[in-house]
This record gives sequence, C-alpha cells and structure tokens, in this order.
Amino acid sequence: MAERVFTLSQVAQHKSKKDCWLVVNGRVLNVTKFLDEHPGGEEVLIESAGKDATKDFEVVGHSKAAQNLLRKYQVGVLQGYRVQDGDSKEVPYNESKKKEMTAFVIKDDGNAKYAGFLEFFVPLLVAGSYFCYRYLNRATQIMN
Ligand code: HEM
Repeated sequence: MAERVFTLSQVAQHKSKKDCWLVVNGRVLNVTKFLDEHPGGEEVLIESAGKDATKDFEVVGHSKAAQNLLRKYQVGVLQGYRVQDGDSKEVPYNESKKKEMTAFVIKDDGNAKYAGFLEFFVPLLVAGSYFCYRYLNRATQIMN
C-alpha cells in the first residue's frame, strides 16, 4: 500500500489538542487519540505537536514497546523519508508488556528455589545435630 507523504508544513497545521500530529523518525503520527493514554502526559505531546519530535522522543529513551506503538498512530511519512516495516518479529505493545511481566515472575521463581533449598537443609541440619548429640550422650554414658 502506498504511504501518504506529508511535508513538515502540512504536519504543522495539526497542532491542537483536538487534532495533534507529530513526526518521529520520518513517520507522521496522528496522536490525538493517544494524548490521554500517553504515560508521559499529554503536555509533552502537545508541545511537540506539528513538529518533528524525533529528538524529544529519543532523549526520553522510550522502550521498544513504545517504538512499536508508533506504527499504530502512523498516518503517513515525512517527505524525503521511506519507512520500512519489514520486521515481523517486533512485538505489539501489549505483548511486550506481558513479556516484561513474565521476566519479573521468572526472577521471583529464582528466589523461591533458593528458599526451597534452605527449607530442605535447615531441618536436615537440626535433625543431624540432634542425632549426633544423642549418640555422643550415649557414648559418654557407656564410658562412665
Ligand atoms: C507517538 C509518540 C509517542 C509514543 C507512542 C510514546 C509512548 C510512550 C510510552 C509507551 C511510554 C511509557 C514508557 C515506555 O514504554 O518507554 C512513554 C513515556 C514517556 N514519554 Fe512518550 N511517547 C511518544 C512521544 C513522546 C514525546 C514526543 C515526548 C516528548 C518529550 C515523550 C515523553 C515521554 C515521557 C517524559 C515519558 C515518561 C518517561 C518515564 O516516566 O520514565 N513521549 N511514552
């Protein structure tokens, strides 16, 4: 499908809260519906409205999930840019969130394994000490 091409002055005509466009990495994005959802707040988006916000976007160090989200709001490309979206391995925003959660759970599991190890060895140590004590006690009784 052919991409719609916009000039920066065309993008600059959409810089209000009700009609908010900006450019990130050559993608022309209509973020009007995203204003309420943006975790960084709507103000920063409105400040960048109608402009090329690539630097602002990158300075924040947005996650891979945030970068994937760009496609959702793309309405075209900036004149002089060609955006390639061949990477089908990229994960949609919601899924990468799930992955982050899974990674967290795996980390938790590691601690649980460590706790299980202690739960097994501490009673064994106590029981061992008890039998040792009884054996030594009996040995001293026999000697006396
Ligand atoms: C359509 C463009 C944008 C999308 C899809 C987007 C998406 C997101 C997402 C998903 C987050 C959550 C953190 C993360 O996953 O990285 C975030 C945080 C943030 N964004 Fe954006 N963003 C966009 C544009 C911008 C722009 C232009 C700015 C300008 C400065 C900005 C500033 C921030 C800030 C300050 C945070 C909070 C960072 C933090 O709390 O650590 N974002 N954004």
